[in-house]
Amino acid sequence: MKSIFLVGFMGSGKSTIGKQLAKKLKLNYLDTDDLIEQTANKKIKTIFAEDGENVFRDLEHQVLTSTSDLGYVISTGGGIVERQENRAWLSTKQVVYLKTSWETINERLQADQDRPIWQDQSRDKQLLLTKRDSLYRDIAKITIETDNQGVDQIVDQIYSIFE
Ligand SMILES: Nc1ncnc2c1ncn2[C@@H]1O[C@H](COP(=O)(O)OP(=O)(O)O)[C@@H](O)[C@H]1O
Ligand SMILES: O=C(O)C1=C[C@@H](OP(=O)(O)O)[C@@H](O)[C@H](O)C1
Ligand SMILES: [Mg+2]
Repeated sequence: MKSIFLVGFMGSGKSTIGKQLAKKLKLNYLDTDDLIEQTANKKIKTIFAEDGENVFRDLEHQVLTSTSDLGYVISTGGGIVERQENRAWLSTKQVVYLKTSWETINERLQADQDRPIWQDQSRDKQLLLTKRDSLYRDIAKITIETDNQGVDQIVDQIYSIFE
């Protein structure tokens, strides 16, 4: 089966859903954030703090374009659409957008300590969601609304499209 790439904002559930979906579809699982941490041998927040966002984005591009188009569920990071090269690359793939409202994202990420962009008080995250929403929609073949839906329900919904 062609690989499924999950995109969406921070807190949309890409990593949580991706893992369970891969299990259910009997596919391999990858998360670009995990691959970046393995490649750099550092946590994401340390890469941002020590090297900056641009270095993180370079690594993100490198690991994304090294993934296989067959046999995987691949969870991406919310900022994967920041680079035009990534959007062009993903637009030829089987991309599922997990669409989530600003209110829901706030609830889910209330206690988050690990997402440097979420923690950055100088950035307008609501505006970022609005901007990225149209980029996710441009590259996605399928959009799934995740508000008011549990993880199992969302996994079942995507599973029923691809089984
Ligand atoms: N459908 C859902 N309903 C409730 N909580 C969810 C749902 N999807 C994800 N979460 C929770 O939201 C947080 C962020 O999920 P995560 O999978 O890390 O998102 P992402 O990888 O898109 O940033 C986690 O605490 C996760 O348990
Ligand atoms: O939105 C972003 O720019 C980011 C999202 C994160 O992934 P999640 O979407 O899995 O939180 C991670 O890649 C990094 O902190 C940057
Ligand atoms: Mg994630």
